[in-house]
Amino acid sequence: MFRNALHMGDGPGRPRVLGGWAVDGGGLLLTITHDLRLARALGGDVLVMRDASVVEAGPVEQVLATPAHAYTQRLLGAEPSRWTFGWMRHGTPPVPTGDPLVAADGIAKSYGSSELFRDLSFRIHADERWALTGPSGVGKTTLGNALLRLTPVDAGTVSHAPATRDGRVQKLYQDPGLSFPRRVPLGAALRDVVRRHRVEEARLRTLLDEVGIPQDMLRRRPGQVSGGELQRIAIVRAMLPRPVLVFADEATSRLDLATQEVTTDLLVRELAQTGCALLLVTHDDELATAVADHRLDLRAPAAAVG
Ligand SMILES: Nc1ncnc2c1ncn2[C@@H]1O[C@H](COP(=O)(O)OP(=O)(O)OP(=O)(O)O)[C@@H](O)[C@H]1O
Repeated sequence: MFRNALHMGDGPGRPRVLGGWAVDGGGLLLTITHDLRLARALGGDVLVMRDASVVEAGPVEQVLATPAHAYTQRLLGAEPSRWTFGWMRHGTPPVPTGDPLVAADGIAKSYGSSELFRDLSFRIHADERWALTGPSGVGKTTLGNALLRLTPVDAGTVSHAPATRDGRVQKLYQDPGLSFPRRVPLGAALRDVVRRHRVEEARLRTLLDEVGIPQDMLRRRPGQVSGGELQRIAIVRAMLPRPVLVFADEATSRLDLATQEVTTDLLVRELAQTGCALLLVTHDDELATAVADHRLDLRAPAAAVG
């Protein structure tokens, strides 16, 4: 865990949005975050924590520029801008082949008087990786759900190829705990998917090995494993039916940077093996750049497709 304690008044130009109200009266702002860029922007003092202990503390500029502890160095090395995975394409997307898996034509969505997007058209093909980016509340999840046909659109059409049928479009949630039954052991939840999709048992064992989850952990319930472990188990569950498209809705945003790096690597490696397409919702431009071939940025007044 990463904690940032700071006095907002201790230097010119500090971002004031987050805690200006707290410090204008001489107060203290304590921020708990995984986001090193936020910590840098806020300044002040930083405490780096692991296993309920502070492993390193000091002025944020010093600690994050010249970290002394191996764990702080590991966190800094895990920022997406520093990743060097074999599956990274560095802006060279695959040439689309075949019909699109998802085709959106002129889609629009509003809630009340709030228009989220309008006249959006694009295609998602096999093996492509799309990032939906933009600030909180701009409509990323709504657009992703519209593309999965979980949310109806007000205008336009969303078409799915036959290859997407029979559970071959899977969604990963920000909070995987919400997508597992609370009282059911994880093994029973996974075996249910194995049965329903007629997946061979060996595939379950292989996937669990690949994501580093020991079989005996599956005796536990969702509340008895860590967030990172549960997200890895959710990835296994999503990959079991051999999906053609995975929608990852902020699926790593609650994980620390090191766990985010491992989890994203696992996910994208699995997808790359089978040519499964990815639709990634994220606030994190660095993550989007590292993972995606195409970006749809909803923060622009007319959403930009790239
Ligand atoms: N069912 C709904 N009814 C009314 N308004 C909704 C509904 N679902 C979402 N909204 C609103 O639509 C806007 C977009 O929500 P959405 O969850 O798509 O944004 P987001 O970009 O994914 O946000 P975040 O990054 O915070 O998860 C928000 O203002 C939200 O309050």
